[in-house]
Amino acid sequence: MALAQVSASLSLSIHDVCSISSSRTHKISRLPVSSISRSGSTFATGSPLLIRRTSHQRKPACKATSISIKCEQSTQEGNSLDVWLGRLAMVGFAVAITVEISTGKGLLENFGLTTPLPTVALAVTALVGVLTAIFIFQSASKMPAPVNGIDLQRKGTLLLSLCPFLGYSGFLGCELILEMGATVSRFSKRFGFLPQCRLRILMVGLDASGKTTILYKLKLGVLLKTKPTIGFNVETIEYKNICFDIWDAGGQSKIRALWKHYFLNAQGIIFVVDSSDRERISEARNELHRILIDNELANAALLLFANKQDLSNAMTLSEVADKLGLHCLGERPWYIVGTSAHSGCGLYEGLNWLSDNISNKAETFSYNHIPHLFFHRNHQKEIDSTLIEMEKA
Ligand SMILES: Nc1nc2c(ncn2[C@@H]2O[C@H](COP(=O)(O)OP(=O)(O)OP(=O)(O)O)[C@@H](O)[C@H]2O)c(=O)[nH]1
Ligand SMILES: [Mg+2]
Repeated sequence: MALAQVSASLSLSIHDVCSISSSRTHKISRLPVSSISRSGSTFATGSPLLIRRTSHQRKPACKATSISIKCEQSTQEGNSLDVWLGRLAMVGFAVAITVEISTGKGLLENFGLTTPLPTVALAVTALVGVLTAIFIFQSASKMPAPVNGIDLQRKGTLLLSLCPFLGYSGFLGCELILEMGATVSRFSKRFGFLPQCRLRILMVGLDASGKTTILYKLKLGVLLKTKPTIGFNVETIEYKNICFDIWDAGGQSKIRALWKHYFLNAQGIIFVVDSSDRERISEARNELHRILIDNELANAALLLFANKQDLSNAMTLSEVADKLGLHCLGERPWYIVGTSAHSGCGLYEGLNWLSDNISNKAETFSYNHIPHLFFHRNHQKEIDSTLIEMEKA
């Protein structure tokens, strides 16, 4: 972005402007145009700023009107270094803009240097704009009343000379603002400020297996006293730069028929088993295999939480895996982890596995929580009537 060029040129231009504002005055006489000598201006455009009488000129006969003009830009009297630095600055700007427009890259970028941080660049651009405005106004307010158009010409020269600075600053600013969104987003994602993607996860299992307790342990980090879920709970859990939208469906036998309405777009399934409930482990197995044959879950990764591992009578992981028939699941990716919703043990290990094993993670996969995006319209009636029946019971 040629930012260095901007800063360098700016300091030079400000120096020039400062020197213009300092008040060195010369008394000159009104002379015929032919009798005044011109010297080069710092800038290529505008009128000559120095008007002085040469030594060999004689005073005219008519009475001279004395006017005061600030004039510093002289190759003879002033600092010639200023003049050359000013020219250099102008050429630098011209080169920077030309390179940027023709190549689509800034000067620094062309030399293999990375673009500076957008905030730094924007701050520098803003500083350029503010300083330029201050110097223009200061210069204009200190100017004497125009005489013979000379001061107007000087003002014009000043403004013309500042145009490239203003133009380039604006150009750079706009470019940076446009780029900033994408850059900030990239930086944020890299450093973990923004979630990279959303995953839709369906959590099912028999009633009282601990699904709702798990959900709120993950979400709030505390152990909540729960009631049997009628319908579903949904919460977004942000972990490792990923938003897990976890849908916890009630597990009572009458509600299980409704699970299928939550399958749409689910990228992962968490099946929760009460490891201490030996009596109902085969029922859990049947429910698990029933949902896995559904086409809508064909690509979903399967995570099993062998929950309540804190209880002394809990089955071991391999026992749960055997009794659930996990080894005959074919090619579907699955993982079993022992958990305790009370202590939180094992829960994040499960989320880690999910994030690593969901293949269709879209970087900007987004949707909202409006249920109709996930339910077929005609299913909503079935859900409503079942839940109303359950509430009445
Ligand atoms: N000891 C122990 N108890 C647990 C654990 N997880 C859940 N519980 C208890 O099990 C009971 C049922 O928990 P819920 O989270 O409501 O179960 P659920 O799976 O949501 O039940 P439904 O909503 O009916 O499907 C509660 O009393 C919990 O405190 C655990 O890891 N260890
Ligand atoms: Mg529940």
